[in-house]
Formats: sequence, C-alpha cells, structure tokens
Amino acid sequence: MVNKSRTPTKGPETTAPPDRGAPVTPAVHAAALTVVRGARTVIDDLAFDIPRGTVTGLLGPSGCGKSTLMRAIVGTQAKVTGTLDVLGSPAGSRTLRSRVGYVTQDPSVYGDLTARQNLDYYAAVLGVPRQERAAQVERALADVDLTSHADSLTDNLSGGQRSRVSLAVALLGSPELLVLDEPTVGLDPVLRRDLWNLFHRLATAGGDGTRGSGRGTTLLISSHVMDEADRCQNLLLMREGRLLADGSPEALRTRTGTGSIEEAFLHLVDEARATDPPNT
Ligand SMILES: Nc1ncnc2c1ncn2[C@@H]1O[C@H](COP(=O)(O)OP(=O)(O)OP(=O)(O)O)[C@@H](O)[C@H]1O
Repeated sequence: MVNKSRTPTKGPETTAPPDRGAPVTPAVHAAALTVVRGARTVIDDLAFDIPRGTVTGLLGPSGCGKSTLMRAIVGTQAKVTGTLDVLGSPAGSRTLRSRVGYVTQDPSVYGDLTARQNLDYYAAVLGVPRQERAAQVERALADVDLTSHADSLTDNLSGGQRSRVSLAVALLGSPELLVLDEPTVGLDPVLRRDLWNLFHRLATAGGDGTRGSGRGTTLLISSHVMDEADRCQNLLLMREGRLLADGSPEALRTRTGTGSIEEAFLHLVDEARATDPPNT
C-alpha cells in the first residue's frame, strides 16, 4: 500500500541490481524518519541503514515504537515523513509487494483451512505461478517445520504453530526482506532456537554470493527481550520513539564498556538522559 500522506525524499544513489560485486543499496535506508499517531510523535527523527543479507534485531521496551516502525517499512503506516527506502524504492511502492514479507504479532491465517490450504490460498493471491505453487508451499512448510501438521485445521494448531503458519505464508515467493514482529514471543526455548536457526539460514547467501539456495534474505526481527540480541548480527536499539544506537552486539557492548546488551541499553538510556534538554 502506498502511503499518500508521506513525501519521500531521494534515497542513496546506488540502484544497481544485486549482481555479484556490484554496489547495492541497503535493504532499508531511513533518514529524518518521523511518524505521528493521533496527536503523538511515536517515531522521532530516526536515521539508520539495514545492510542486506543480515539478521537485524529491532529491540526496545513495549510501546517504544517497534511495530510502528515495521508498519512504516512495509508501507501500511499513515503519517510517515522523511526518507524511508526499502530495497532501493520508497517504502510502500507497489513494486515492493512481492519482495517484502511481513508477519504481524497476530497470526493472520484462516482457522477453517488447513495449514497447506492456507499456504495454497496465499500463494495464489501472491501470484506465485501455478506450476511453482506446490513446491513453494512444501518448502515453506518444511522451513517452519510444519510438514507433519500440514493437513491439520489451523484452528486445531497451538498458538506457536499458528504463528509458524503465518511465517510460512511470509516465506512464499522468497521475499528479499522479511519483517517479523515479535516472532518468538510465547514460544518454548527449543522452538525459539529452531526459528533463530531458520532466520540465519534464510539470511545466508548462496555459494555464488547471490540469493540462491541460501537466499540471502534480509530479516528485521523485533523483540522486547534483550537476551535475543546476541542472536542478531546487527541491532537497532529503540526507546520512546528514538533510536538509541545501532550496530553489532559486540560493537555496542564495546562502545558502552558493558558485558551484555541489557547493560548497554541501560547505559545508552542514561547517556541519552544526560544529553537531553530538560522537560523532553
Ligand atoms: N492509534 C494510536 N494513536 C496514538 N498513539 C498510538 C496509537 N497506536 C499506538 N500508539 C502509541 O504509539 C507508541 C508505539 O506503539 P507500537 O505498537 O509501535 O510500540 P511497540 O514498541 O511495538 O510495542 P509492543 O512491543 O508492545 O508491541 C505507543 O506508545 C502507543 O501507545
């Protein structure tokens, strides 16, 4: 969906296709990005890049604006201003529809269809060519480890299994960017580990450096649980609509002289408070 209220400005100049060795734009490029909801500015002047083929964690406390930022990136959020480019095009561009997968916090699948039927349906809606549909559906089911439940009615699956059907839907068509809003919330430790392993498999590029069998997908994954940070290659740390810092977990720990991302986060909060003008 194209957001009519925003006025995208020009992004970075590099628009070459993702050929081996050619310069590529970041998966997401944001500058002076602001979002207003109701009377409140809930995203305030963000600037960051998300490199392609990485697993990037969007971390911050509940209510800090993670879902709003994700909605802006996938083009479903109103009142977005500033620059927000996704895979080299303004967020929400029609051409991005099949290139970006998005899973919200509420699984959006039909309870009266089986997992496989849901996937068949969404594959058709997404325009996956008929002759490729069955193979893509099977691959997506296998990716999320649901092959053995493929013919169960979705209403009869557990909450975690239903979330994985939603994730499988987002994997159809092999999107270049996957935006996942708290995908591991409420899952048991084994499933969480398996999902993180899947995320890293998806992000790994094929042997020729392109999005081949290893896909080279970029993943943006939100969580309010700081202990998921070390599973990410890159982090965006948010608080109260602002970006506290971004970089690798190791770089953030080193920069703040702390031993964990939770401590780094607290250090950055104190640092921000010390530099904020009073009454903000
Ligand atoms: N329709 C609205 N009008 C005004 N403010 C809103 C509206 N919807 C959400 N907000 C506010 O926007 C802020 C960001 O919400 P958002 O859902 O993006 O946070 P979040 O970090 O994803 O939280 P959570 O982890 O709990 O999902 C919150 O403070 C919320 O209260």
